[in-house]
Amino acid sequence: MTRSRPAAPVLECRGVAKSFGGFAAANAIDLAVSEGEVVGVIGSNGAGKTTLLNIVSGHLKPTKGKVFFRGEDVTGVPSRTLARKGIARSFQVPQLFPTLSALENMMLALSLVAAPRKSILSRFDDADLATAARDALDHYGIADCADSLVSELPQGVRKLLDIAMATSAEPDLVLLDEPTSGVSSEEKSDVMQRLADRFAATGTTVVFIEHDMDIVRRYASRVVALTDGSVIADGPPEEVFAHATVADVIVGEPLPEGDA
Ligand SMILES: Nc1ncnc2c1ncn2[C@@H]1O[C@H](COP(=O)(O)OP(=O)(O)OP(=O)(O)O)[C@@H](O)[C@H]1O
Repeated sequence: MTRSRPAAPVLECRGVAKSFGGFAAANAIDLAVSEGEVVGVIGSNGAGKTTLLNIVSGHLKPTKGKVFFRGEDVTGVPSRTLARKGIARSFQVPQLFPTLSALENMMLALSLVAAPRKSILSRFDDADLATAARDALDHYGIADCADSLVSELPQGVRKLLDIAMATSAEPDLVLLDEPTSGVSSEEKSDVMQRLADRFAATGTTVVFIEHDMDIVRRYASRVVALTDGSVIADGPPEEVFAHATVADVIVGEPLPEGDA
């Protein structure tokens, strides 16, 4: 009888470390993320959350350790190559063209996936591309904003548009750096609910950094807590939030400016 081997985790970090000069921003991080998990990464300012995401997304090379994507060693592989392999990432500040409409932004993102070398000017005449872009906006519940200029959109819609664009290649693993930062408290839940619905529908594995602990409690299936570049707790939200240092140092601290 042949036995199938268990599937490799979607993401695995083994002993990942990153130093800037003599300063250790990430320290011997071990992390394995399975298919379909939604992992919230929490930690105080400067704990190493973005450094970890940058290493996984190929924006930074680790000083030590290895990163595996579906069992393949991708340590130090550049972000563009990782994007083609199925890892997408959004940044804290949306990467959008403010003088174009939401639809035009989405068309650009989709056309770069479909035909990276095609002229930019020819993209806007493509009816199929416009239809696909409208559908993509609809997946995140923002199709009614298609014709608005990005500069006129509320921050929550900008965040959703940015993530819709970052995920236009239908990645297996999505890394989100503070998907609700700068979003008003009224808009936050709506933004996260739309993201959660979309990623549940596609079965996408998600790792997101978040300072708002209510959002983490509601939307993460698992929480990883970092302090001084090291993982101090990793598990179901209720367990991690019960950890003494997490409760004192991370949950106890106020939200950064603009995130309240
Ligand atoms: N390129 C760099 N050069 C030098 N130090 C850096 C660099 N990038 C990050 N650091 C330092 O590494 C530490 C971790 O930074 P990182 O951005 O990963 O923290 P974070 O947990 O994401 O914080 P925040 O919640 O404020 O975004 C910080 O002390 C930061 O100043």
